[in-house]
Amino acid sequence: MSDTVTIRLAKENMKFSAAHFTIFSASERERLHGHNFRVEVDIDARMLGNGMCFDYGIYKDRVVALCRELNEWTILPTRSMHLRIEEDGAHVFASFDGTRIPFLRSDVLLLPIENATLEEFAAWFLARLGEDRAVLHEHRIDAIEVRVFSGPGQSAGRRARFD
Ligand SMILES: Nc1nc2c(c(=O)[nH]1)N=C([C@H](O)[C@H](O)COP(=O)(O)OP(=O)(O)OP(=O)(O)O)CN2
Repeated sequence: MSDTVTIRLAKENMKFSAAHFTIFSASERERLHGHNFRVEVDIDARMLGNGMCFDYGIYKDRVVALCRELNEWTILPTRSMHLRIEEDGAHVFASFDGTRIPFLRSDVLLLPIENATLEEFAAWFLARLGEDRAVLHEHRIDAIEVRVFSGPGQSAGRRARFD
């Protein structure tokens, strides 16, 4: 029998509510709207004896904490090729296709992603979960896949292997 296992974490509290708009091109975007996003994480790891792999409780807490970081914000991408972000005191201005869109700085979360999409949110979670390679090695974790849902039946997943 293989000595690897996939732990799936898809707890009810792995969720965040946020506003966003997807940018499709230099001239097409959605209006600002929101979702109750959900997050699921699959972690491939090696069995450590004693009939178990690493204690997945560590990652339950970590995923919920990351969800809290994104909760109740308007999320703007700072790496978009079509959106220019300017911070000006109490405001953030997002310039798109000749229009300067104002936001309150206190309502905005600027994320280092290319677009406020499911696939980029999934990549953000994956980067945060995979940032400490020593911990991944300690827990004998070989791969992580993060799937972000904007609603039932609609999600994007990103996967990384850690050799
Ligand atoms: N590749 C991607 N394409 C699209 C994304 C995305 O993240 N990646 N996102 C959107 C929209 O933001 C999103 O689909 C808007 O939600 P919408 O589906 O319109 O509304 P609901 O979630 O309520 O779903 P319904 O089908 O309307 O019930 C588009 N493309």
